[in-house]
Amino acid sequence: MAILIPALGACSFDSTGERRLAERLEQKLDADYLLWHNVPIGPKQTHPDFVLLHPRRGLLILETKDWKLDTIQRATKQMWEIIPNGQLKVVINPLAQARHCAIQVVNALERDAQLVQSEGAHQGKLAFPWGHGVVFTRITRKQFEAAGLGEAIEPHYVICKDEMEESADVEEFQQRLWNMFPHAFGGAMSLPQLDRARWIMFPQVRVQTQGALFDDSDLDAELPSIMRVMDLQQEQLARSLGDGHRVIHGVAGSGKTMILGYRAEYLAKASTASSKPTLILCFNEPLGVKLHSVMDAKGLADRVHARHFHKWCRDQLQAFGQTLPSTNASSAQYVAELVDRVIHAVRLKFIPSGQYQAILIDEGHDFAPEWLTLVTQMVDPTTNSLLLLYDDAQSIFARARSKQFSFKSVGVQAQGRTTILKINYRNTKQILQTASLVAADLLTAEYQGDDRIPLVKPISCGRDGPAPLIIKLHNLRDEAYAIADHLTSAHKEGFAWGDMAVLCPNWEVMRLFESALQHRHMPHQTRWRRGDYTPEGDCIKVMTMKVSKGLEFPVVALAGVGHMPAPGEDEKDAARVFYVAATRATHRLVMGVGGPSTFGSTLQYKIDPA
Ligand SMILES: Nc1ncnc2c1ncn2[C@@H]1O[C@H](COP(=O)(O)OP(=O)(O)OP(=O)(O)O)[C@@H](O)[C@H]1O
Repeated sequence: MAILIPALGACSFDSTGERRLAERLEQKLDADYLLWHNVPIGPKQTHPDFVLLHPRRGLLILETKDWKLDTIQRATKQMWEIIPNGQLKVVINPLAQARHCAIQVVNALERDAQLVQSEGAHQGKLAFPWGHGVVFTRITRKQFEAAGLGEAIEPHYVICKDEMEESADVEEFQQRLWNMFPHAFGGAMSLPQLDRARWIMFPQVRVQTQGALFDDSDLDAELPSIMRVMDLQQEQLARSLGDGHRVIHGVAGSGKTMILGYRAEYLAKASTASSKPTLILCFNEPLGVKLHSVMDAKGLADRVHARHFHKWCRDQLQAFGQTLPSTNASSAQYVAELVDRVIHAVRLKFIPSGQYQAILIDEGHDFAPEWLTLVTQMVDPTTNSLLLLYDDAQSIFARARSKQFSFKSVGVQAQGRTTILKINYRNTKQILQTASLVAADLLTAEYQGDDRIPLVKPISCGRDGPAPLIIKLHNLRDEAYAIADHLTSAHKEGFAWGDMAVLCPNWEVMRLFESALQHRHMPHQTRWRRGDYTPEGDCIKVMTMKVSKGLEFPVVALAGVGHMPAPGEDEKDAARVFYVAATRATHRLVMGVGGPSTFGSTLQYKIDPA
């Protein structure tokens, strides 16, 4: 069965014939066929009905027409006169329409030296075959021939109604598609070539190389040497997210936030002046700031509101004239009170429910059950569009619930609408292995059903990098200076200060590292409290391990690992925090492991036994 993108249930078809064709293509083609329905493609972002890509067969663009024979009044090689609903219309020959789109795509692909023939008579031409064709979903071959339509379209470029029946022979059906290719040549496309072709054809699935969480899809930019795209599961998921509830369980660095960004942008672009806004919620304040700044940079901040949960609660109370909790309360009391007040005000309808066309929740694992119950009420019931991203291994703020918890109990209809992403793309193989050394016990359970919380073991995408560096000195102060020196070397090698983060288990360690960076005159920003973190600044970000959740940096230093877990701290909880922090590093990880605790000695023993 071919991979259809979006998934069949998420496609919107113009006619029943188009749906039938999608079903046939999906059923009758093998699993190595990629098939897109009605997605924007190429430099002009045209929407052909179907695009097929096969590693040996090549690229095929298909137009479908659901005209009956008597709809067509006159057909020439250039123009067709049709009467679709009583009104005469002149349209371009459908084969020319498909060809036009195919040529635009081929021209774009031929800009890439890795996709063209490097020598011979066809040097510079596409290295794999391409073709185009038309499917008449309501005209039989007999009718086509009897009406002389072959004068306007060469018959082998056409599939007719009777040739795409469910009973059609698989071989014959495939042969008809292959007949649409004028030439068959070349070897199989390699996987990197397939990815490059997808990168060029579909800017929406590009993965940003560094920095921002989401891609900016500049259509005219120079072609980069490395082209990273969503994998097929991510792309199919991202393009298939429709209305209703959806849960994605994904390991650290599996692209959950990237898919959320794709969805938010899609919704914002599809919205009209009268549409309700989309809301992105997360738990962690720095991630909220980062998500907001990405939406702002894309000019979408008025249509997509990105907030951390407690800020959103505060905004709601203020927007609807409710009183805020007293600032004399402790910070824990204050935030608990904030949430209670919003829940109460929604119950009494002082704050309206259904305010958003869609709600996308990052870090759902850190949302308390009553928060999820609250949030599900804030989605417009006509769309009921809720996306919940979840990774139980990173659940560091709301542990108490996991045993009894089910999505149903908080109003999230996840059954049959759950996807699992297992591949970690963020970290090098070496970094992921290191993170998993300490967190191994957290990552062993397997998926247990639709409505239960699975623990998913990450699979590395296989990217190689240097082994994490272990620094073990007599005291934390010396480790702080050694780590500062290491960051200075990384800077000399070309990493920007803004590419680096120092993540600490607590404020005491943070203070020590801050003073080491101050002494060394290294630009840095320490995140003590809300509002201190600004993603854009070109300086080393110093913060606790907990608040780094959801962020990523090319170079990460983990400070004070030799003091984790702290005396009296639950080892599993500390392991989760370590796992979250270690998986923030995209390229380099350095850890200070001196100290009496088990994590430091485990890491030292396993990574550097000498
Ligand atoms: N298919 C892919 N190919 C290459 N890189 C990818 C791919 N998918 C995601 N990435 C990259 O992996 C990194 C992690 O993605 P993202 O932040 O969306 O993951 P996440 O699941 O939200 O992680 P976490 O839960 O750990 O915060 C990002 O840098 C993203 O660009």
